[in-house]
Amino acid sequence: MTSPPRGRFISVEGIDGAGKSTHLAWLTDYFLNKGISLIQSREPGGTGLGEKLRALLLNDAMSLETEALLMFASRAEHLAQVIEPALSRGDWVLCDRFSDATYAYQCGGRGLDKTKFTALEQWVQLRDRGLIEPDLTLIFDVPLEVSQARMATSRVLDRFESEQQDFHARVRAAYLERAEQNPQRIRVINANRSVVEIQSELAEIFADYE
Ligand SMILES: Nc1ncnc2c1ncn2[C@@H]1O[C@H](COP(=O)(O)OP(=O)(O)O)[C@@H](O)[C@H]1O
Ligand SMILES: Cc1cn([C@H]2C[C@H](O)[C@@H](COP(=O)(O)OP(=O)(O)O)O2)c(=O)[nH]c1=O
Repeated sequence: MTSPPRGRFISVEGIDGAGKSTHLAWLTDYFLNKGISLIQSREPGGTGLGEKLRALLLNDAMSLETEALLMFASRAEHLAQVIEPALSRGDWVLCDRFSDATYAYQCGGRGLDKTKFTALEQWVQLRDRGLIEPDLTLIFDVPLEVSQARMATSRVLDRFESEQQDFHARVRAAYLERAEQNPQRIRVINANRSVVEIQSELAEIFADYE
């Protein structure tokens, strides 16, 4: 019996308050309406163990090394239990953050040595055919003052969201740097527009996907 074609792996990123959750909900409906068999998941999290790690990561103080290791521990479990089985079945995976977030937050925001990031990425994501990475990553990008204003009206802030402005500025810069380094995989979406305008760009990007 031949195996089904591998599903597509799409991740969604951005600084806190950029509008990622808003667009994820819309994208999920959009793909399901196209008849695509899709799972939506998130990092840190996405498995029973990963969600426990998420609660620790978002609430408990810890060293930077521990934070990076737990992000990748959650990712290892997520890949093994959810992402790789789904893609092998031919399902698509729409993931709320993946390794680009570790690059942006832990390397960019907190100053984790990039060689340590690369070592963890290789350890957790390397397979016979190369690194498991999203086929496409969307980074929703907004100026800091916009994300801060959106966050102020929408939630109680977690350990990352309550960081200082300069932390978020470094996270944003690291996301943009990562996009420049990976132009074939990462698309930066100007999220400083109306939701409707952004949705119409998303519909254009995914018009040919089936
Ligand atoms: N393009 C936009 N224009 C105006 N408000 C927006 C836009 N995108 C999102 N918002 C609002 O900003 C707030 C934060 O959005 P959210 O999707 O939760 O961001 P994130 O998941 O990136 O932190 C919410 O109140 C949401 O309705
Ligand atoms: C996946 C990942 C997330 N994070 C952070 C970014 C976010 O602030 C937080 C996860 O929250 P987020 O995805 O923004 O969820 P919500 O929309 O519910 O607030 O974890 C990292 O620092 N490194 C990582 O590798």
